[in-house]
Amino acid sequence: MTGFNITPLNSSLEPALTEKINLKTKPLGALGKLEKLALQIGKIQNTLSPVLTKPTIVVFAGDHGIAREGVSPFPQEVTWQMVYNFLQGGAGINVFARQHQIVIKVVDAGVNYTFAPHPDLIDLKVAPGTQSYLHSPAMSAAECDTAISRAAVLVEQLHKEGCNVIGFGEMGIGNTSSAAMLMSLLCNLPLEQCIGRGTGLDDKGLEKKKAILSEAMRTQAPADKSPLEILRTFGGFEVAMICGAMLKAAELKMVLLVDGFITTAALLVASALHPAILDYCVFAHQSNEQGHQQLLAYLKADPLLHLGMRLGEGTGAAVAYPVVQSAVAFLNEMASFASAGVSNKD
Ligand SMILES: Cc1cc2ncn([C@H]3O[C@H](COP(=O)(O)O)[C@@H](O)[C@H]3O)c2cc1C
Ligand SMILES: O=C(O)c1cccnc1
Repeated sequence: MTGFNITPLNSSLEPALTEKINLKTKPLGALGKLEKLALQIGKIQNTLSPVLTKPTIVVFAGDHGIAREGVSPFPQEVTWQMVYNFLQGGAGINVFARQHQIVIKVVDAGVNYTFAPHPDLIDLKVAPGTQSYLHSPAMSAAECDTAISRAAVLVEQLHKEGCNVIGFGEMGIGNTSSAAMLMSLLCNLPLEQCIGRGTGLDDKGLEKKKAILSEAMRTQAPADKSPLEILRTFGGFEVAMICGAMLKAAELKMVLLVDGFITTAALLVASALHPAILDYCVFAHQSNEQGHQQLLAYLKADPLLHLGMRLGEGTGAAVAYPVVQSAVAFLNEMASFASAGVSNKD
């Protein structure tokens, strides 16, 4: 399921948007990255007066077989326990989403736990966790495809309900390992440079993570280096769902808020399939996870915030959202030299 119809941004409005931005009551370029953001969002929506509606962050949760090999300081059950925390409104993402009136959706992409039905939990479970890719591919091709399609259907639904700006979060103990494997293969970078401390490994833990992932790379790296084959071998259900959700969101010309290391790795797969997706992406922040800076550089991304965050869940996207709102607000509401009767420079 990779047949998404993602079109590069139409630049026909660019001159008019640029003029509108330049004629605001400010020196040229004085609003810095907000100006680039206003131009991008105007082009995404193909209008001089964009609006952001029903901002939503979808948090996908999934478990990783590799977590049982000792690549994270935290046990696998933290994934399902955090899902309950999301449902109870107590996680970091809940706090920032409430602060900025962002809707949160929580999805069971493939958690190794049987949840009792809950009105706010969206059950898209593919399987109770992936296989450990130390021994076999994480997913079958069919499972990977199912994850991508189910997430795409969800995004289509959210779009129908009026959402035009969407961020993605993840929860899955062990998923910084998946992100590192995807990054190494798709950016063609040494694995060592892509592996970080995740939730806080000490030096010894980091060495163990590197040894396990190197062994997995040595024994399981697919001969077929296509993005989908790489995703099914080393990804996770939540990573595949984020990839599918992003592809559908770009097809629907939504504004995509890209969070940290894991969500950027999902985007890496999506952009390998459909490079035009990058036109729709706003990079919220640079995470402290080793590798994220290089991953962003590979995608030629210029993140809005550098706060030293390394939590995931979509928290970087939520914290950056007011900046995105400011870009749209100045474009719509700020006076021009003419309307305010302010003299422009000669
Ligand atoms: C309590 C807690 C809450 C979290 N929220 C996000 N993550 C983050 O940490 C995990 C990835 O790191 P690693 O690869 O080292 O396991 C993911 O679940 C990610 O979302 C959390 C991790 C913990 C422990
Ligand atoms: O960059 C992230 O989003 C991140 C980093 C470490 C752990 N979890 C998430």
